[in-house]
Amino acid sequence: MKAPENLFKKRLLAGESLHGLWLSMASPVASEALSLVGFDWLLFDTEHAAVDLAGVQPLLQAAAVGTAQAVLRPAWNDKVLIKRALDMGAQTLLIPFVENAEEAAAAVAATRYPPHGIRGVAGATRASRFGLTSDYFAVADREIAVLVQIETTSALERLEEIAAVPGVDGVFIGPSDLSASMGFLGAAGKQEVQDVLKQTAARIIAAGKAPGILATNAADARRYLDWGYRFVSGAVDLGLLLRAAQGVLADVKA
Ligand SMILES: O=C(O)C(=O)C[C@H](O)[C@@H](O)CO
Repeated sequence: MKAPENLFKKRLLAGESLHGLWLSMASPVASEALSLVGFDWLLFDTEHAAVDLAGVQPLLQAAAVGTAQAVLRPAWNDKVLIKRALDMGAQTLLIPFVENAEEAAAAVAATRYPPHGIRGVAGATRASRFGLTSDYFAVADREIAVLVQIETTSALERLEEIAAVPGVDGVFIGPSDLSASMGFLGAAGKQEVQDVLKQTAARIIAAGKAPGILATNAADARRYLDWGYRFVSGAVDLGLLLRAAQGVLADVKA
């Protein structure tokens, strides 16, 4: 049996735009159902969601049923959290709060086996199909995608040096944290923030890496895609549920 190919990485590096959905409910049922909708990727958040790593493996198993590739955000840029996420079979990681090239390089090193990095070696993990694959150790490094998240104005100043780190496949912007860092907490839609988001996409592209971003609705997602962002989350699961529920309540009461 061959180790799984990382289709997210393959398609991103081939220049495709990949449409995603941000999941924070940590529900295996939602994960399975939403993976069948046709999205290219689903983001599983463990930074701000009420889930620890033991709850992540069922989410990945559920997502594998459909078309969507799993992207996992560890709670922090931490070599142990990264190692455990990789062992569970996550091949694409979104690393939060990367401030400089050293932190980006540390994130990449945490995903690579020696001599290229410091990832610990385990034989029978979900990543290697429980040891049944013949080539996992040979291809593991190549099949892992590292997306680094820039969340502050100081990181933005160092964007080019962060993007230049070998092994960084994409640079992701979290509009909430970036707008807060710019002094506009809770106001990512403000023109000053939107102008920066537009310029940032161009800078990431000029640096030779794929830009990604979180949108919470389709109109924002389309605008970001127009600006050049190539892995864009079009909504958040909880937001979708609440908007639909509010709509039903309003319709029923009308
Ligand atoms: O800054 C952001 O935007 C993010 O990092 C996403 C947030 O954590 C949150 O809005 C996800 O639900």
